[in-house]
Amino acid sequence: MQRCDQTAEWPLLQAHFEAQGRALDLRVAFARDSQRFAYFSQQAPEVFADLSKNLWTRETEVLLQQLARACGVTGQRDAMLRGDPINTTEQRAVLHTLLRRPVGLALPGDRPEISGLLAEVHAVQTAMLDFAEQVRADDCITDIVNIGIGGSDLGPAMAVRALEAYRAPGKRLHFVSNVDGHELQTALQGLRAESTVFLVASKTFTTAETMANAHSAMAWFAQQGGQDVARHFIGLTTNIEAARALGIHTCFGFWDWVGGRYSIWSAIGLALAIAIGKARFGEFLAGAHAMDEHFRTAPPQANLPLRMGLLDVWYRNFHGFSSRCIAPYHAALGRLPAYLQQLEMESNGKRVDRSGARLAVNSAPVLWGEPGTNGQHAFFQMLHQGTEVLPLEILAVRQADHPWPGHQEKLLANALAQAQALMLGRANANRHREFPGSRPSSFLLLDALMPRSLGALLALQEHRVFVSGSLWGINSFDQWGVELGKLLANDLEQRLRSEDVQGLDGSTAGLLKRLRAE
Ligand SMILES: O=P(O)(O)OC[C@H]1O[C@H](O)[C@H](O)[C@@H](O)[C@@H]1O
Repeated sequence: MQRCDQTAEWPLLQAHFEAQGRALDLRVAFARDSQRFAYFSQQAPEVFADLSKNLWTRETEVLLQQLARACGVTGQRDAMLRGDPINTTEQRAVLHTLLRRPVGLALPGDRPEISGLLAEVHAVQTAMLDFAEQVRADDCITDIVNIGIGGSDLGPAMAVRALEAYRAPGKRLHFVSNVDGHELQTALQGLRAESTVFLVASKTFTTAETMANAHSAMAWFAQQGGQDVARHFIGLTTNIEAARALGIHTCFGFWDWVGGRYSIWSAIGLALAIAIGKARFGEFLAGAHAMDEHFRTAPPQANLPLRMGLLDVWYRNFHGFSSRCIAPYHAALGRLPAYLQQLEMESNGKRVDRSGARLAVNSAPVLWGEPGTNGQHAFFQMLHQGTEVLPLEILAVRQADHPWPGHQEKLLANALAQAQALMLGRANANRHREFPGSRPSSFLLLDALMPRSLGALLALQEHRVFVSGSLWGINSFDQWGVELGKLLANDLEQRLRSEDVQGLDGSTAGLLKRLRAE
């Protein structure tokens, strides 16, 4: 296991970048290699990917694959899949893939505890999915409010919206994440206690925002004359004791080896299970498992998560691209950029390696984006003509789920056109109207937006993040960077209630006084 920048392959890549990478022109690359599309595109489970409009050549990929071998990426992958404690700063295994493993399936090299854990996973999953079916069949329940933040919100909120076409009629799903009371207020408007179920989703059951919202929701429930807290409040957590202490007795558990941003596959997915039902949730898991198997078994040159992770490192460390723009060309994927933001930036937004040594190269880029075509009319200007080159990742869906004639062709034509315009550019004597071209994009295509394809797409994204994290030699599964702010907020909350600004820095003291002013 070697850090990418400490391998013998790294300087080879640097030399290759200087010789051919920096000045690579996509138009010339296509002209030189008639098989470029075939070489750089592939069908993985549920996801077709065209990586050919990226600033690399076959030789680049060969060198990157050598780099992956030198860093032991497949060995690191296998260590994760078999349950080694690869989250070394928290001494935990990283087993979100177990949550989508079919019952009884053993993989070569599994640690001895895996079969028992898999049985536990399926026991909880069955109970949770049966519960979801119960809620779906209960006509008295019309509204489900998921209270959670970060991984306990972004996954279910994104997926419920993505799979809106499959949502049970008569059930409305609401998501309350922010401690800002406006959000709770908006969600509760028009709801009735007797027809509402609250899912209190928190891995730790200590997250301040979620606890504050859960307490307020309980107070609202009591004010509205709600009777049966046990029936109306459900805990989704690894800390069942804390949920009980709050008076929540129906709980679905999960395990410390499921990171928050990887938890949509666990009990945290209950809102999605209620929305789409047991069978569809099973398809969602099956899609992810198919991608896991692809990642585990496909040869490196045809292993999509590996190829995408390698491209990510090539872009970040050689081309120096500091961000990636995500453009889903499907309105239902509107929350996907936010979901991917947490996945990549919380996983790989680190500046030290596993041993605590400072990284010598940059790690995670900024991820951001909006659905196409909206982004085109807002910030795509910069992608086409700005001073910085930013790779674009287009996610398109071939089939539409709506009856409106002509819209899908227009939408897909726009997705294609953007990638084409970025690559081809356009000469013009007037500099304002000139498009430089040779700007990179990837094109991921689903046949239809369904539970199975969404599952596969998300697992693909998880694994590509794993690959770049492995190359950088960082622990992609902790998130210590969120701790300090939490601690200081606790202190400042007390100070906001008092006059005490002693010991504070000048700016915080000044702002605090202003915030306290009547
Ligand atoms: O699920 P919880 O324990 O409430 O945590 C919710 C979120 O908050 C934390 O601060 C982490 O940054 C996230 O990774 C996590 O998903």
